[in-house]
Amino acid sequence: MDKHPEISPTSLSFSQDPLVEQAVVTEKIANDFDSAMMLRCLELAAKALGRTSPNPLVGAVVVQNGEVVGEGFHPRAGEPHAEVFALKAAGERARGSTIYVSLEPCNHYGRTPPCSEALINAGVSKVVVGMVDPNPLVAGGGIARLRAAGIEVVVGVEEAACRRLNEGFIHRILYQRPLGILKYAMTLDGKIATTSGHSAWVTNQDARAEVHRLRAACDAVIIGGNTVRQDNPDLTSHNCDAHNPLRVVMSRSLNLPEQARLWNTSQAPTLVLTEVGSSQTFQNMLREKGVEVVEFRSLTPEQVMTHLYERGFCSVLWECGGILAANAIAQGAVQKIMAFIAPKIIGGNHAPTPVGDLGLTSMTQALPLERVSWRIVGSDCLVEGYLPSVVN
Ligand SMILES: Nc1c(N[C@@H]2O[C@H](COP(=O)(O)O)[C@@H](O)[C@H]2O)[nH]c(=O)[nH]c1=O
Ligand SMILES: [Zn+2]
Repeated sequence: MDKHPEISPTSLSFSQDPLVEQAVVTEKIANDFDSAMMLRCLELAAKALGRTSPNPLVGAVVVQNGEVVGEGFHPRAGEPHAEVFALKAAGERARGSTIYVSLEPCNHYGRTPPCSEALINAGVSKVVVGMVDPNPLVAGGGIARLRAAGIEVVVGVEEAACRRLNEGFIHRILYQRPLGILKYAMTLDGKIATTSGHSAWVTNQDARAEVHRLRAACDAVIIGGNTVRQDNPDLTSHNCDAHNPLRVVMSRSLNLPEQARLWNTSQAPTLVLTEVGSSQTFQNMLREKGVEVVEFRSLTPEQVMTHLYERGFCSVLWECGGILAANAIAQGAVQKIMAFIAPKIIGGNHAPTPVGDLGLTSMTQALPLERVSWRIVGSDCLVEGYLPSVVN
């Protein structure tokens, strides 16, 4: 494996996270080598993108005398944790090594035994942790257990990047709901389609590829009946190696086409959420095609997020039209906005916009986004931000 030169400490970084403070962090010296190893952990973790929920994405790297001797990542819930794979790959060379892990090693018996014990038994000398595990079953306990065993522990290396990769998991743990991401594509004059409803394509190919990657990272994609009727989308990640999210359609009436791309479940599963009293004949037709149908007494974005939480989901992508998007925002089902803006003008007083009526009457009531960033994707611009009061 690659030989990495040891580099002396060059930077100090201190976490803002109260959990990190609680976790008896006494010293935190990160250097370029530590950063490089942690970024490698994240690269490994991302190999399981979209497949680990309700568990986090975690990567681990074992380094002995500046040389990587073992790597691992958590492939899916129920399987061993990243540390276990990395220790196994390192074998006897784990003794006296430094292990880098993007998330604090666990200290509890869950579906698998505690990684803290596995690290102690393997004779590891030092553990470099990306972020404290917000899971109350761990929350600093893994770090404390390792320190009690005389192992040096450094916490918070590339912490922001570690948190970003697991923002869905963190949100799920803190709020008992999946992170809701509202993604839309609009023209520079704020339209998502022409007045006649034509929307293919607002954005360029690069932006569409970005959306496919985003789907691969999410557990579910939600649309309403209108989007099925108008766009007939297939909502997959368009990459046979990548994960496909569960495709969710919210439709009270089940006034949906008999033929739709989403009813073909050979590539990805589809879930139709409806209300008690909708057509049993249509429900049976969907079930025969392999589509799962669940009836709610009252079908709302909030109920849907509760249902998806109970299914173990961490991240849910809202790819719906403006009316459902406004409902989802109003009911707290959206925390993050991803707006692709194409530099073109379509006009039209009645051309649809990304978010319908929120009932706001004054500019002072506008929902301000926090932690806003933007980047160019092909010829479009992607603006991202979070609705207030989301910790992540
Ligand atoms: N290191 C690490 C995790 N660490 C912690 O363990 C919890 C899941 O435990 P279990 O039910 O035993 O799989 C998870 O919520 C997280 O808090 N989990 C993971 O799935 N993978 C890993 O690599
Ligand atoms: Zn573990």
